[in-house]
Amino acid sequence: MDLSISSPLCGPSPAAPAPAPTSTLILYPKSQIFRSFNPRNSYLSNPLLSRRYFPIRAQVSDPAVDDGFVIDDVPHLTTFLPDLPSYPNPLQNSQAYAIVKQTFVRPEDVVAQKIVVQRDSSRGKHFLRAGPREKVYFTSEEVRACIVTCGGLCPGINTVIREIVCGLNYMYGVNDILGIQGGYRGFYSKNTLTLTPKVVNDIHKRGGTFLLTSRGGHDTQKIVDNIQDRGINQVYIIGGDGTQRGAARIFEEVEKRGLKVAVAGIPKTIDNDIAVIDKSFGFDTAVEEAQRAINAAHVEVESVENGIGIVKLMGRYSGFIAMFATLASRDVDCCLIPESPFYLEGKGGLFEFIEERLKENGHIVIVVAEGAGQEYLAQSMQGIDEKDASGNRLLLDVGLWLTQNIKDHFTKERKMAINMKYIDPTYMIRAIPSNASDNIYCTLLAQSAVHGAMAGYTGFTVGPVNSRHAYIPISHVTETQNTVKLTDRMWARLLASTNQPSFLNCDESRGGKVCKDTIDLINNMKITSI
Ligand SMILES: Nc1ncnc2c1ncn2[C@@H]1O[C@H](COP(=O)(O)OP(=O)(O)O)[C@@H](O)[C@H]1O
Ligand SMILES: O=P(O)(O)OC[C@H]1O[C@](O)(COP(=O)(O)O)[C@@H](O)[C@@H]1O
Ligand SMILES: [Mg+2]
Repeated sequence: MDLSISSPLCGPSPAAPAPAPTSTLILYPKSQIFRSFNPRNSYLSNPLLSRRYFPIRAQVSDPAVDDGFVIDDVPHLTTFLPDLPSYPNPLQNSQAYAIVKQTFVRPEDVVAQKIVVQRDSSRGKHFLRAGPREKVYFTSEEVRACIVTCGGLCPGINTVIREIVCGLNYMYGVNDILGIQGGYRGFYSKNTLTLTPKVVNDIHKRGGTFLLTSRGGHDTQKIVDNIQDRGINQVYIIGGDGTQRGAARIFEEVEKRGLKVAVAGIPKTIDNDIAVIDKSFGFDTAVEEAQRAINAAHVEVESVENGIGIVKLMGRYSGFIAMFATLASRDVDCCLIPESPFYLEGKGGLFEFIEERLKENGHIVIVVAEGAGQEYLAQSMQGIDEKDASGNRLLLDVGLWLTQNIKDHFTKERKMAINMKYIDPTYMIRAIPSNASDNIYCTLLAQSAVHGAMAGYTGFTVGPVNSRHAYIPISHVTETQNTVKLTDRMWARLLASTNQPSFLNCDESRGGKVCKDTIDLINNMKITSI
């Protein structure tokens, strides 16, 4: 007799999703796997290793060894400059590394993209493990490096700048490092700054970017002309998804011209929207800072009758800050993010939920990501389609819109007196210095980038994958955007913690279209996610 009872979490479940395809490699087209594959890096010359480390799906006919092991290799300068000389890594004489068990990362060390596996699952995609290599492709005297920061601010940018400068100087004896001012356009429109450990010594204690930043102004030809004219041979580019796309263009042009220039991207984004990596630097600091705004909203609304607090947080297309700030706080009743469309009126809508909470607790706190409900807003506000200098769509103010709609609903329709408190801490959460753990994270990113460039890798981005730092081809991180997956457990944890509506219960008269879009979105995710 089966005595098992089903978990209350199961509930009446929707139709089971179609089983995921058994071969995950379908998602990794061969062209992508081979695009940057470089035999020199991948030990093809060693017959014992070659079967294992070559993208074997295409190469090995024996199905017994076809375990789906794939390396997403990053480009190397020797891919287009095969005769480049290499040198012993000066770190081998470094006092700091004197008693380290394994100073240099073994070339066969890779980081698995998929960490939760099944006994019979394909081994999947792997990235090169970041860290110092035995051989470098630059002498200390030869290096002329530059650093540029682009896009919006984020806590920790100055720490990354500082640690690139100090890493290059202390670990590799590099003395020639230039700061490009004001983003990409600074390459061709501004004088450079000379960066030394002394110049950058204190900058990690400040928010913002010591080098200034900008949006727009990416002109690949002019930038690479300038790199060439100034004799720069290592380019460190700190920025978000737009910046990384720009870095990919620079790398392609450098490769086309056959220049000995290593291009390294360091992913920066407050929105945590960069794919592949675990988390972007400064994100934790921003979530922590957001707590202050949420606390203030909670204190305010708790102290009045029918208090409604709204806190608007950053998050253009990805609601990670709002989601994590909500989960961390426990004072938030409802979190609205761009990935999960919501509606106001009727059963299962926001107004109904607010009224319930006011009856129950006398107050409510709502956290809304700036990109939430944009489609809905555009419908009712005759949305204007403006873009910033980088081509990012300018968002309509969901916070003000929400505030006004809630006020109108309760005072005019429901004839209820409410106390509305709207807090918009937008720039405050990103214009601060990074916290201690982000500082450490920034240091690792900077040092990994330096080791990678010195080792001759190029066209790569650094970042943690399952907590291990890896080199990822730039093109790989720009292909998709990291967004909150409504079908993942994290969003379920949030719903379980706030007990807010999921906004899936809809009909045509109550924003049914928005709701249908969500269901389509979720169904789509179920099919594509593994
Ligand atoms: N597709 C692209 N190709 C080349 N450069 C780009 C591209 N998208 C954005 N950029 C450049 O990258 C820089 C930063 O982009 P932006 O979207 O503002 O910030 P972020 O990098 O933080 O996402 C800008 O100078 C912009 O011109
Ligand atoms: O007003 P700005 O400086 O253009 O920045 C606003 C945008 O920058 C961000 O903070 C981060 O965006 P990026 O990572 O693309 O720079 C977004 O959350 C926000 O919409
Ligand atoms: Mg961006």
